[in-house]
Amino acid sequence: SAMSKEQRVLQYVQQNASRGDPDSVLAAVDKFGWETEWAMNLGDVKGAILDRFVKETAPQTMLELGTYMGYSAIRIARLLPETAKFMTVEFDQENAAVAREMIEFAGLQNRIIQITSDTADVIPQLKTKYDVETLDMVFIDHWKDVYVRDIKLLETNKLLRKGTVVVADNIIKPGAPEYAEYVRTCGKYDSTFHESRFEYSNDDIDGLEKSVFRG
Ligand SMILES: O=c1[nH]cnc2c(O)cc(-c3ccc(F)cc3)c(-c3ccc(F)cc3)c12
Ligand SMILES: [Mg+2]
Repeated sequence: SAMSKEQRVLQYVQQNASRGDPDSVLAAVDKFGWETEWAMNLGDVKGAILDRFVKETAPQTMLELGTYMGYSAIRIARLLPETAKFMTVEFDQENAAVAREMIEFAGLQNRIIQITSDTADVIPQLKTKYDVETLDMVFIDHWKDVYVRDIKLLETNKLLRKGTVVVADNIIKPGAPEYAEYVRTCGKYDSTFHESRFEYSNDDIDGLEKSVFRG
């Protein structure tokens, strides 16, 4: 059967990037996104903002909700020390399979714990099954309608501590208004909006919300 868009991106990476070189993998995905086929990767413009947050936070324990094809997982893992524990969760089996190959091509499979499951099932298991105490940083980029559900699950499962940094994509496009409202008004976070551009677009606005848990 014909290749999916995600498989076409993976093939482009395998044929145009250098194995074991994460930056060349990111550059190939971004080139494909700008020049050939749009895809919902975080992308280079918002990616640079996330890079800054990851460098500033230097997390030892990191969680990503929404792996998709692995672009932001590679983006994050390339900045983490070998000793860091980084889990990424993807619900869609086909996307997870593409991500696994993309992450392997980048040579980061030893730095990323890839979980294929519903985040609502994984979050309550992080302490017991994945030996997590608390999270230093979280990146939310899966489905806007469950952002609030999942950040509340992180709270009730005692996975956040004073200073945990929670970053969320797509605050403007497609928008996560209930999430933005929650983190900005619930009193548990110091939250800031970082305006940027939608992935692989010169015109559309989007942005990341950065919310620091007050503990
Ligand atoms: O779902 C997403 N998860 C994680 N990141 C996303 C992203 O960065 C962008 C989009 C997006 C796609 C097309 C568009 F016109 C506007 C926004 C989506 C998304 C939203 C609703 C959809 F129905 C399907 C995709 C996601
Ligand atoms: Mg996104």
